[in-house]
Amino acid sequence: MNVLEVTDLTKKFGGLYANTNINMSIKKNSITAVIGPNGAGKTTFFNMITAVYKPTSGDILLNGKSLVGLKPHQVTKFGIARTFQNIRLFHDLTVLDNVLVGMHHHLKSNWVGALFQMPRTRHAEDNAKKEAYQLLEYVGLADLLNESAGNLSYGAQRRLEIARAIAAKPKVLLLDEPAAGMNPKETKKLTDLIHDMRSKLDITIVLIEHDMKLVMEISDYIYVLDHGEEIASGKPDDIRNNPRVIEAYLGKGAVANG
Ligand SMILES: Nc1ncnc2c1ncn2[C@@H]1O[C@H](COP(=O)(O)OP(=O)(O)OP(=O)(O)O)[C@@H](O)[C@H]1O
Repeated sequence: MNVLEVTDLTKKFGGLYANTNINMSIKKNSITAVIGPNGAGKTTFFNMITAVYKPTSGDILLNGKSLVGLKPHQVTKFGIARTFQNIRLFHDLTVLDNVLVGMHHHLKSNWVGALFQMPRTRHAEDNAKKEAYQLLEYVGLADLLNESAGNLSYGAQRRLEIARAIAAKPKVLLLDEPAAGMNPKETKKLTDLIHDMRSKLDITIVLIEHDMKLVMEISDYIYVLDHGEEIASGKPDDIRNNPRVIEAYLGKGAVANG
């Protein structure tokens, strides 16, 4: 079953086609990579899925329902969460509070309750804190819950972004360059976490990534973009040996020259 279906998705910025007629069918519970050289249109693609940009044309279906025309917070409510290429955390807030921010979509308290510290509100808050703590344990950051997010190492900040994203209980998680800036040990931990989220949390994962070792190791399926167009798609072994993909990454002549 396809959880996410993208048909003829196009985004034009003035005269530039950042995405041209992109088609993707993403299976439930799969790990899919979207790769391509710099400027290929990968982040634009994520920005359309999450309603940061409105598509020029085409459709995006989550479990059969169109997301086009929704606001970003509505897309989150529908079940899509993401992390960003440039980490976006509240640096002055604690690690725990950063996760609580990610939970606000499904917290039941209201402002009247919060103002008068009503028991039901307090109860909801206590539960949220418990859940946030469990999520931090899950990503390996429970020891740092009271630390300011800005003081964390790069790898830990990326894991905190993931914890915040999964706090929204998404069906689909979009990871934009999750391994960027990580050392090999951190990348290994990330690989394990991605596998675990798919199996234990029943999440479908789509990632943009430049680390080809990680992409080839982790992906069930790969889509390759170049200059806004989809130039190939397939399983890792098909993509690894695809002449068009090699050419897009290494330039013309790379295939002929070996
Ligand atoms: N808001 C915008 N306005 C105008 N052009 C844009 C905008 N966002 C992206 N672009 C252009 O669209 C093209 C695709 O950019 P995009 O950021 O999607 O590529 P990318 O594959 O994510 O690149 P990278 O791997 O470097 O992050 C680029 O030519 C970029 O300059």
